[in-house]
Amino acid sequence: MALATPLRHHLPLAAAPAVAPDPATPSLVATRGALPPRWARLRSSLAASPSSEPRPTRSLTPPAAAAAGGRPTVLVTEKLGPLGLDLLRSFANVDCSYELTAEELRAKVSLVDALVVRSGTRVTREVFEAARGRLRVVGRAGVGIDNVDLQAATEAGCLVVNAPTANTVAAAEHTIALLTAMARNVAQADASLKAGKWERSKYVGVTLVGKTLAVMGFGKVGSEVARRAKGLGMDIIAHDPYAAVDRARAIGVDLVSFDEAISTADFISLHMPLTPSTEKLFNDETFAEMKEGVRIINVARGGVVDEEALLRALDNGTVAQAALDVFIEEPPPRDSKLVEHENVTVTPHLGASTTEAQEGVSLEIAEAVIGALRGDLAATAVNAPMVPAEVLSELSPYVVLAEKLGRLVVQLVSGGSGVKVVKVVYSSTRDPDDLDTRILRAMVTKGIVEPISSAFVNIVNADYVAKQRGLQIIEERILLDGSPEVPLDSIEVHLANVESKFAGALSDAGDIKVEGKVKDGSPHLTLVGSFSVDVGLEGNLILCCQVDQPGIIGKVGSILGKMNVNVSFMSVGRTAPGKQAIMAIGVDEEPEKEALKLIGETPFVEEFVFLKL
Ligand SMILES: NC(=O)C1=CN([C@@H]2O[C@H](COP(=O)(O)OP(=O)(O)OC[C@H]3O[C@@H](n4cnc5c(N)ncnc54)[C@H](O)[C@@H]3O)[C@@H](O)[C@H]2O)C=CC1
Ligand SMILES: O=C(O)C(=O)COP(=O)(O)O
Repeated sequence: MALATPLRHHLPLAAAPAVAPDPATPSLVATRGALPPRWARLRSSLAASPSSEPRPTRSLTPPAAAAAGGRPTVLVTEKLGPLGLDLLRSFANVDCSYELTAEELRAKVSLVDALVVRSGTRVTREVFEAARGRLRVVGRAGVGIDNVDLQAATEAGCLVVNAPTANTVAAAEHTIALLTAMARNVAQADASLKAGKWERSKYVGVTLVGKTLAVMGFGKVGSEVARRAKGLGMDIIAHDPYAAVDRARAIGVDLVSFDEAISTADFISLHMPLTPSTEKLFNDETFAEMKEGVRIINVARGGVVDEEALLRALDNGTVAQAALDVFIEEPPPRDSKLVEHENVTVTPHLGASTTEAQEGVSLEIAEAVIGALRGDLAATAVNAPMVPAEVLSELSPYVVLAEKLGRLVVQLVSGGSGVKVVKVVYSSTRDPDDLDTRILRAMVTKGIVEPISSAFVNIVNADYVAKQRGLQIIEERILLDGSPEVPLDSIEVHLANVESKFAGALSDAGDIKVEGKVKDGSPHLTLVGSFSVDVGLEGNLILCCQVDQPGIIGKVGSILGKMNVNVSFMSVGRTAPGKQAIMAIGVDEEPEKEALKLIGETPFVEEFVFLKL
């Protein structure tokens, strides 16, 4: 999957692919140059463009920065390539503070809108708590996000984005470097010669040609390692429960079971993420299944290996050699027996550390962070549901409508009746499978929750917030006849089992019910209870319920006029002439109490309510 065009989709509550990009994307050919063309173009445009101010956004933008109308602040806690830093600086104030203690990080994080880290910064729950709601984006300048507490980020409504593609080749090349160096004892022989020795027979190596390499984790890095190792004349097998057989076959790799991979390989290279299910996957039991004298390379994460078990396997000869770039604790303890082991080659987490990869990563993450701060689509978000760019763009006006309906409906609830069940009904000519409503559901939740709490809701945390508050959101579809050109005809929001402060908003079923449509790109309220109205959802709204009588509209209008309140829309809906009617009046300003009192005292006005949209 290609990255979304950078900084393009300016939409609130950017949603993003949670799926990993196609591991096959970075091919040998495509990545041979210094920078992919997209980033090269960006580099030249960066040189030419002056600072760009952040565009205002509705939702994902950090409230603090948006409220101040100023530039957001980005804290960078580990060394980032200069191009990415320049790009960040063109948009935000950038604070580069390296080697912060956990305490220093907690102190700084409440002053920033985004945080950019590599693998050396632990972004824990305490960090999100210390941010006190300001931190909106964490950018991981690299692939592995095991150093970020994703659950805590999600609960805080903080989007986490990574840079999943730019260091793939660097990691694969480093794996090959370790594989060949280990097979020929390069590091040990180098140290020996530098110590004044000439030990030719001690450092006899093993050949790679004809040997079997098991690639454990056939994702982006794993598949690039496989391609390269084939060029060294090795036979490649791979294990990855989620990889497509076709993709493996296309590069001449057999996907096999875990047991087959580890029991038949001469070399085993690890390329899976560290997750609860991969933690210590390589342990006493699995080492015992391996061929005597197997060689292991780990450029993934230290935590996928039980390091003590590896040490035992090295000591008893099951594992002849290991080459490790990553460790459970980084840096490892000074007296680490693994690091000191004669048959172990180590590097200090250098997999991604090439000039080219770091340039690419810095730009990839800067684009993602800026996009996320603007509320744009974040193609590399790891804790938000995926809504493709074109879907977001099409749903954009309905996103606004959904939030306004949520905001409106909750203000119709009378105090004390807790909102528990929300039904959202989408009427559409589209097949339900062609209508992704997750962002709409999130926005209804936002509209309902934000006016009645201090929670900040966005697509990242909407479902979590709803669950926390015991709010059940039920979605229903009404399939309409017609051509499916527009995604939706209307959205209804119903609140069940609540009392309303405005009886006119109750449907026949006794729910509070509002319905809205998008007209000429703008959200309109089209139904309140069982009354049809048509009023633009902007500014503020007065709903009046009256007995249908000549002159009432004029009376209410003149009260507002006298009080200098500008009426933007007015619409009347009635069940039948002379019966109950609802007047919906859009007003720019909030009327003073006196005006509202006078409206309430107007003869035949039975009830009214003032709503902020
Ligand atoms: N040492 C370094 O500097 C670097 C390390 N890495 C690490 O390398 C690893 C791989 O990175 P990418 O290839 O970019 O990620 P990726 O997401 O493209 O690939 C990971 C693959 O592992 C597979 N996988 C998940 N669970 C598995 C299991 N139990 N057994 C076998 N396969 C499993 C997934 O299906 C996926 O195909 C990550 O842990 C990443 O953090 C990546 C870049 C640099
Ligand atoms: O991208 C990854 O997963 C890496 O491990 C690279 O880590 P780094 O950014 O070099 O600290």
